[in-house]
Amino acid sequence: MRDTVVQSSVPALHTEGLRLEDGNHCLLDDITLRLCEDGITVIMGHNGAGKSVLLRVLHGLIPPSAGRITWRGDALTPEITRRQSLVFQKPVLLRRSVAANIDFILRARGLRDEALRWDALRRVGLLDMRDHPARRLSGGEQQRLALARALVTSPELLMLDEPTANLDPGATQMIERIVAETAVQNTKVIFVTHDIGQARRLADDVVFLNKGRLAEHSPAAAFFDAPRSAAAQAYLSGDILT
Ligand SMILES: Nc1ncnc2c1ncn2[C@@H]1O[C@H](COP(=O)(O)OP(=O)(O)OP(=O)(O)O)[C@@H](O)[C@H]1O
Repeated sequence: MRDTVVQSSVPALHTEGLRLEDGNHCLLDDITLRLCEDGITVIMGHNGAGKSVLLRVLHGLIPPSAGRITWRGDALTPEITRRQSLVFQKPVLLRRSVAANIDFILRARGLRDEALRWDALRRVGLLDMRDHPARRLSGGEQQRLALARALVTSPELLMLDEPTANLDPGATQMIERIVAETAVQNTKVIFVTHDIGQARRLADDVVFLNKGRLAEHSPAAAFFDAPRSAAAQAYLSGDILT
């Protein structure tokens, strides 16, 4: 756990007053975050708190109604988001082979190094399945392929939305190991999870959302030992929020 993760004066990802409205409904309200360059930021919060929509906004998939996002000091652009990856909870794979799913993203990024493709598949244990139709893989295998596809371009920022929600302990452990390795190789990681044990294993810092608002952002040890917000206290003790 790095002490600088929350206080860093030069945030890699900076959001200011981020707001997202859908009709009369406010999905994100005044989210101001400073995430440092290093480590794994875990986002937690009750169902419907806005974790997934926040990732989509951070990746430029949904334009915010108000507020600003900067990455390494620059306002978010398609050029910047191309250097970032988002892994969804339910992987969206092409109706092609495992290898072709990786090739597609390599071509889209103008990368022609064949070795990258095999390295990525080897890393997630899918090299032997390279010719299998991607959509016939099991849920866990599909998630590992989605992770390989996200990693093959060496993103500056990797965001994962509950990537192990439906996986068995072995597959979960593999994904946690790869994510932890990735975070020490110059990739900032933002990881959404409901699994408190997993958050304890992975997090350097924790962002806790409550009803679309930032309830707290704390170093992981402080968050798990003594959460400051009533919402996080209730969440960690398994209470239902009303
Ligand atoms: N594309 C969208 N357009 C409009 N509203 C949306 C959209 N996606 C999600 N929402 C709404 O935004 C709110 C937050 O949803 P979100 O999926 O971000 O929650 P979450 O914190 O990820 O929850 P969970 O833990 O259940 O996955 C919900 O009320 C949801 O219905």
